Amino acid sequence: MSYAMALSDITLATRLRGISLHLHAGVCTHILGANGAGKSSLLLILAGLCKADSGAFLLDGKTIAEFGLAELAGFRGFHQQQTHILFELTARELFQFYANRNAGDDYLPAELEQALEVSHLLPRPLNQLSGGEQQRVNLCRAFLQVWSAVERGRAVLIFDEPLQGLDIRHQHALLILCRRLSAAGNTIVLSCHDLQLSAQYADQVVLLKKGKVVSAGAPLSVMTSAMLQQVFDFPFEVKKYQGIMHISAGTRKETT
Ligand SMILES: Nc1ncnc2c1ncn2[C@@H]1O[C@H](COP(=O)(O)OP(=O)(O)OP(=O)(O)O)[C@@H](O)[C@H]1O
Repeated sequence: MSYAMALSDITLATRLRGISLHLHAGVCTHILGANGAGKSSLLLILAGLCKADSGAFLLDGKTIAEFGLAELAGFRGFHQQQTHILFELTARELFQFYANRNAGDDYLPAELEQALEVSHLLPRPLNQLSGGEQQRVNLCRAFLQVWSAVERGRAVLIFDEPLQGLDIRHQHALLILCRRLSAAGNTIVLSCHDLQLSAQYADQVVLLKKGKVVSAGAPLSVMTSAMLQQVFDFPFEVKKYQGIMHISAGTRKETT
């Protein structure tokens, strides 16, 4: 089982205000909220890449400073929003920095290839890939960095808007992969703007508004129409049948 994360009264300038959360090991958590709500800021704190002004962040009861650099690099993967690679590298050259040295040439774990479909992109220069292809390569890089920990169910994976630019098939494939890996013990936290997909695939959602947690818990209990309206200042209709949630946003006037 991977690492549990505990935030206690975290404040970061005007970006995060009094955030207290417990993210259990082996759970896939989706962070939801409007633009500027503080999702990326919270993920930076969870990745240990940004220090809070006050409050405490503990990974399995330890502060980030108590882990060694190599130890962290071995189990903590981070995917940043809108990563642009400035060097003229091919996907194969990028992966050479991260892939398992004991594996053969062009080794890509089957689960990663199944979800992200990057093997045909290996010889291509990254700056010639489409936005969605670049996103898939970057996500693959984040997984590869910690893949041996992922296989042991000991990784912490933090993804800022991983669905950005992905087509619908790859969106579902990635979220299915995240669910499978968290069920195997890995701790996964990601931000998302697609409420329907989060309702379908998150174990837990955290609703943020103006730097504060408004609600957190299982999608079925937290993602009510009233709660979503409060968080996004927008009308929602949430229907549930046979345990499946259907979320529609806005109001639609039928025209004849
Ligand atoms: N480095 C920074 N310094 C100061 N303020 C920042 C910084 N980065 C972001 N902010 C501000 O902090 C608030 C939260 O930003 P953040 O990027 O965490 O939001 P977000 O929920 O991820 O938004 P989005 O959905 O648009 O990506 C915003 O008001 C933003 O303008």
